[in-house]
Amino acid sequence: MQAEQPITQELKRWIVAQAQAGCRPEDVLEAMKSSGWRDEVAIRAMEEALQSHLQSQGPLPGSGMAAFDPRTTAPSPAQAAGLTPREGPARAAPAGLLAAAGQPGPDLASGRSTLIAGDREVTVLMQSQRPRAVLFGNFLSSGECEALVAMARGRLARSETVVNETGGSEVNSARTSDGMFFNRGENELCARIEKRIADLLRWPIQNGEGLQVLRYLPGARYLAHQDYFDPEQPGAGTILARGGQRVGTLVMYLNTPLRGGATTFPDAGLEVSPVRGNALFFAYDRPDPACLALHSGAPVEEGEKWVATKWLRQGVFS
Ligand SMILES: O=C(O)CCC(=O)C(=O)O
Ligand SMILES: [Fe+2]
Repeated sequence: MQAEQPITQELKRWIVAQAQAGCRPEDVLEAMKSSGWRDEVAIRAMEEALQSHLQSQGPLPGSGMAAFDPRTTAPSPAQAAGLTPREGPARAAPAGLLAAAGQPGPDLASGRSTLIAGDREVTVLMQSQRPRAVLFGNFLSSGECEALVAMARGRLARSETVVNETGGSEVNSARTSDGMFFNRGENELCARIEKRIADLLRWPIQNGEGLQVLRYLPGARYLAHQDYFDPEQPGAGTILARGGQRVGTLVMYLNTPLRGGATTFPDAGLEVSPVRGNALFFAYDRPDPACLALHSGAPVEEGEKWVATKWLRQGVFS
């Protein structure tokens, strides 16, 4: 006899999140099947999820926008039914269930000041609701910070900003750092950190862009900006085709500048000091200034500032 496969709210939320990210229905179906869902159940789940979403929220964006990696994203029947065991109250949810929640973020329900992020215990130093932000301590070891800096140093180039009109990028006086991108999973260290981020923020590795490393020399800064893409701009289609909108950012501080270089949120009066090994997460569930996620890298006054940034996309980034 075949096991029951109940269509849960978790599964429906996951389906809606994939559709919102622009994934094609046939790819979503394939992903569910490879996670163990029977054909007919997967089809019924999609119909039910999208029907009830349409009735309550209106139309979804056009499909076919995002490439889809069907390997591990769909929750399995056991995960969606909540049957997959969790390993302890402070542990993050299993990776397959992540996208189901619709938004990245740590599990702070236990109220503990320490969380297990995969292979590492991190501390929760501060959190804010608007902007949605959490500051973590001990996210990276000193050795990991030094190794990232050493690997990035020889590959730095003047940072560019995205040109919303075209979807390309250009050098801009608003951003005077030097930077580089690692490919996702490019080396063991990147893969380890990416797994840690996915566990901590309960968001699939595949939805993350490659790590970016930035170096600010004295006087360098990054003027106030949003990390999400302006959907009204003509270039938005090109940018959003690679995984949909950005929904969260993790800024990891790789050193402690002697003076200056805070990450500031001017609309919220919030200022985060860069301290080596700490990581600042902030999220924006829609591309709207009302999320108060406008932020800047204040000028470095003395010494250098090094950060690694991970941007999280709504869907699979490829
Ligand atoms: O350097 C910082 O503090 C912020 C970096 C940042 O905003 C970004 O990389 O998008
Ligand atoms: Fe930013």
